[in-house]
Amino acid sequence: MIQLRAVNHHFGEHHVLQGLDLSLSERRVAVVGSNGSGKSTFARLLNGLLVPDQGQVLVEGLDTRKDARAIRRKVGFVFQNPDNQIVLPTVEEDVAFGLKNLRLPAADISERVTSILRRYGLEGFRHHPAHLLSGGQKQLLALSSVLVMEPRYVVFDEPTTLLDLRNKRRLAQAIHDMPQTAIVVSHDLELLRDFDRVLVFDQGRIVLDDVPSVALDAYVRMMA
Ligand SMILES: Nc1ncnc2c1ncn2[C@@H]1O[C@H](COP(=O)(O)OP(=O)(O)OP(=O)(O)O)[C@@H](O)[C@H]1O
Repeated sequence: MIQLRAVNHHFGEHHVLQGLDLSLSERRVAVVGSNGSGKSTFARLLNGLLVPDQGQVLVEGLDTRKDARAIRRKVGFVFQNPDNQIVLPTVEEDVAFGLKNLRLPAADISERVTSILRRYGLEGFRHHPAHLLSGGQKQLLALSSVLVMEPRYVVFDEPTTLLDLRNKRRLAQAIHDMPQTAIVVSHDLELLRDFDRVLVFDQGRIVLDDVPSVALDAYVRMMA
């Protein structure tokens, strides 16, 4: 479970998140809201990329302020633009990077890399330069590099923005199929229809918190 307790955050004079108190335990949590409503800031709090000015963010009882390293291993993060996330020249090297840092035996690394590349249809690209992949393949590579570390939770910040319809569907399927808890910030409401819970942000507060059939429809009306 991820818990936020009395979380406030501001940048300069601007109060970006205000009074957030919530527990996230559902398998699929969606985060929607207008531009600038605080969604990305909220997402970045969940794995300690950002620490709140006030309040606490707890991941299975660990505080992001004190246990940043342990939390990064529990909570993976997939960014909007995979180019910001892909760090090494080939597909195989990129997926293996985090595992090598854990100093796992080479055979174990190779097995885990093979398995994840197969799952996301990238096994034929193992020795391919990562920067030559298509946008959709790059996003699946970024996801593979996160999931190979076996986090319990994965936070996605607008993961389908740069994808065409076919790749959006592939990523939606990948999110649907993955065993981990997913927390997904998105403006793509279709992606979120089968989620368990939707948080609607407005000016740094959660103004709706409900199942998609209620929250997404209310959000669409709110934005009309
Ligand atoms: N590092 C920063 N320094 C100063 N202000 C920031 C910083 N990051 C975000 N902000 C401001 O905080 C507010 C919330 O930004 P955030 O990115 O969380 O919104 P968002 O809901 O994700 O928006 P979008 O849908 O446009 O991505 C915005 O007004 C933004 O300009």
